[in-house]
Amino acid sequence: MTIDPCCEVTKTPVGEDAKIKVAHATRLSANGPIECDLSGFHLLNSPLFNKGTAFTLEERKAFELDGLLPPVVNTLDEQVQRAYNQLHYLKTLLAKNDFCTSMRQQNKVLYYKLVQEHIRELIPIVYTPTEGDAIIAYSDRFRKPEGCFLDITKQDEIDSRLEKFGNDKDIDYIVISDSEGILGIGDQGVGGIRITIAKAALMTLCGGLHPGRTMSVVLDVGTNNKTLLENDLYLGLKMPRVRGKQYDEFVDKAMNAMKKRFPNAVVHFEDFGVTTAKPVLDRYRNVLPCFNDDIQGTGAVVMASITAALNLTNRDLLDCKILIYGAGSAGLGIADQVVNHMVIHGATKDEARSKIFCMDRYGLILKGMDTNSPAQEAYAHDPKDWENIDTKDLIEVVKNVKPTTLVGCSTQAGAFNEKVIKEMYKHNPRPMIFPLSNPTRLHECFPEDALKWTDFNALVATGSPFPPVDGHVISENNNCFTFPGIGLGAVLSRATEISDSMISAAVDELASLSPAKINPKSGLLPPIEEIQETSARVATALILQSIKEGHCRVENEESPDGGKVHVPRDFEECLAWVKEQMWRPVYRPMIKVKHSKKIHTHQY
Ligand SMILES: NC(=O)C1=CN([C@@H]2O[C@H](COP(=O)(O)OP(=O)(O)OC[C@H]3O[C@@H](n4cnc5c(N)ncnc54)[C@H](O)[C@@H]3O)[C@@H](O)[C@H]2O)C=CC1
Ligand SMILES: CC(=O)C(=O)O
Ligand SMILES: [Mg+2]
Repeated sequence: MTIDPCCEVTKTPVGEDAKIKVAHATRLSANGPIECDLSGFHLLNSPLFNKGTAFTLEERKAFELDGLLPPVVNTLDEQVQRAYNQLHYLKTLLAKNDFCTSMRQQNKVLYYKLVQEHIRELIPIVYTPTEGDAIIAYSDRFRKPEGCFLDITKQDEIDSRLEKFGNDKDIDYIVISDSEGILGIGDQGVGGIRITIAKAALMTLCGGLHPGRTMSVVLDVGTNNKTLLENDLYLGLKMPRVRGKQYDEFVDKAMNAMKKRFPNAVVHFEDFGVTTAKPVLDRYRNVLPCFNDDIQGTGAVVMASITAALNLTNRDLLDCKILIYGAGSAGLGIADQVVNHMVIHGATKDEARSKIFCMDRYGLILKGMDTNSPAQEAYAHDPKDWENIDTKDLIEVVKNVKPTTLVGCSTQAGAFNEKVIKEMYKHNPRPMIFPLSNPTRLHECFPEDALKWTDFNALVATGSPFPPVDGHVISENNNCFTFPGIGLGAVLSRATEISDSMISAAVDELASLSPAKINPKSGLLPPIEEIQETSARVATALILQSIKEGHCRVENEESPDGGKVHVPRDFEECLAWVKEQMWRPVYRPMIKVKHSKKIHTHQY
C-alpha cells in the first residue's frame, strides 16, 4: 500500500493496466491521482484512502468494493451534509468531539472537509476548549489509539516504535508532548497524546500538511496527576513523573532517534511543563529544525496582535509597555518574542527588555528574588524602583507601569477584574487586553466585560474563541494563527533551523493581514475562515527569510524534473509555490497498483 504525495500522476485511469506517468511538479504535489494497493475491507478501513459512499462505480470495481457499499454514489458535498446533520443531533460538545474524532479515524478527506466548511463552529470542538475536556477524559472515553506512545520504561524500543510510522522521507512534521502542561489543565499523563493529535490535525486543516505525513508523539514519563493515578482505567504509566537526568536522557534518546529516522521532519514541541519547555527547546533548536508552540507560536501571535493594534492606533512599537501576568512558558515566550521583534526593528536588547514587566505568583518579577527562574531573571526589574509599592497587587503594578498591553497567561480566571481594567484605562485610551489562558473558563477576563469597562475602547483578543460583542469582533489570539504557517514554511524550505528572525518575518506578515486597518471593529487578526490563506502567507514570509539567512535546504535537493529545486524570490510567486504544495480535502482519483513502493502502516 502506498501513498506518495511526491508523485503526481498525469493520467487518471483506474485499474491495474493504467499507464502511470509520474510528473513531479513540486516536492509535495497535492493534485492528481494517487496510487493504492488496498482493496475491499482493507481499503474501507484505511482513513487516508477511504471515500465511503463516494467511491465511483469504476473504483468500486477496480478495488473490489462491489457489495460493500450501498448503490448510490455520493459527492463529497453530500457526505459533508449528511455528517453535519448527524453532528447536529448530538447534544453535548464532548459528544460532538467524539463524533469528529471517529470521523477522522474513518475518512480523513471527509473529516477535514467537514471541519473546513464549518470551521468557526467546529474548531472549538476539535481544538480548545472542548479538546481540553476530551483530554481530561482520555482514559475513560478511549476507543481507538492514534499516535505514537514512547515509554520511559521501554527506551530500547524507541526506534522500533517510530519505525511503524515510516522511514527517512515519510514524515514531514512531528508534534511531541510530555503532557506536563496541557492547555491550562496541567499534567494529563498519557492523555496528552490528544493535544499532539489536535495540533497535527490543525497542521493539515490550517497549514495544508498532508495528514499522512504528520506524526503525533507522547512521551510517557509518568504523571503527578493524582486523579489519573487513582483511576483504575488510566491508560498511561502509573508512576510519578520522572524528572532530572533520567528524563533528560530519555528526551535525548527520543530526539536523536527522530532525527535519525526522519531527518527531514520539523519537530513541534507542545505543552511541556514550565521547567522543561525552554531548556528542551534551547537544547535542540540548533540540532534539528524545531520550535516550541507555546513559547514561540504564542509569542508570534501576540506580537502580531500588538503590531496590528499599534498600526490601528498610530502608536510606535517602542512606546509599548507590556505587562505579562503569568510568567511561564507562554508568558516568557511572549516576552522573548516582543524583545526579538523590537531589536529587529531597531531597539537595543536592554531598551526592549525595559518595556516588559512580568508578574508571576510571587508578584512582579524583581532582581534577586529567589523564586525567579533563570528565564524570569532576564526580565527582572530593579527593586529600588519599586520600593513602597505592593508588587504582589496587580492593580498597584498597573498603576505604576501604566501598560499599553496587558497579557494574561496565568490560568487565573477573573484576574483582570473591573478595578484592574479601569486602572489601566485611566492611563491608556486604547488599552490592549489579551486574556489568553485556556480553556475558556480560565480566561483572566471576558471580552464583554473588558469592553464595557473601557467604554468599548479596549482592543481585546482572547485565547479561546468568543462571539462578537456589540459588533466588535473578538479575535482569537491563539497560536493556531502562527504555528501552521511556521511549520509549513519550515517543512517546505527544509529549514536547518527556525531562527528568531524567521519568526519575526512571520509576525510582520500576519500583522499585515489584520482586517482592523480597514474596519477597526473587525478584529486584530484575520478571520478563522481565511486560515489557509493566512498560513500560506505566513509560511511564505518565513521561507523567504530562511533563504536570506542561509537556513533553506530545499534548494540543495534535486527537483522532480531533474534539476535543482528553485524557490521563487518574489513574494507572490513564492506564495503560489507554497499553495501548490498544500494538501486539500478533495477526493483524488485512485490508481490500483499491485505492490506499493513504500509501506506506511500508520495509514491504516
Ligand atoms: N492563546 C494561546 O495561544 C495560548 C494560551 N496558553 C494558555 O496560557 C496559560 C499558561 O500556559 P503556559 O505558559 O504553557 O503554562 P505555565 O504553567 O508554563 O505558566 C503559567 C504561569 O502562571 C503562573 N501563575 C500561577 N498562578 C499565578 C498567579 N496567581 N498570578 C500570576 N501568575 C501565576 C505560574 O507560576 C506559571 O509561571 C494556559 O492556560 C494555556 O492554555 C498557552 C499557550 C498558548
Ligand atoms: C493554545 C495552546 O497551545 C495552549 O493553550 O497551550
Ligand atoms: Mg499549548
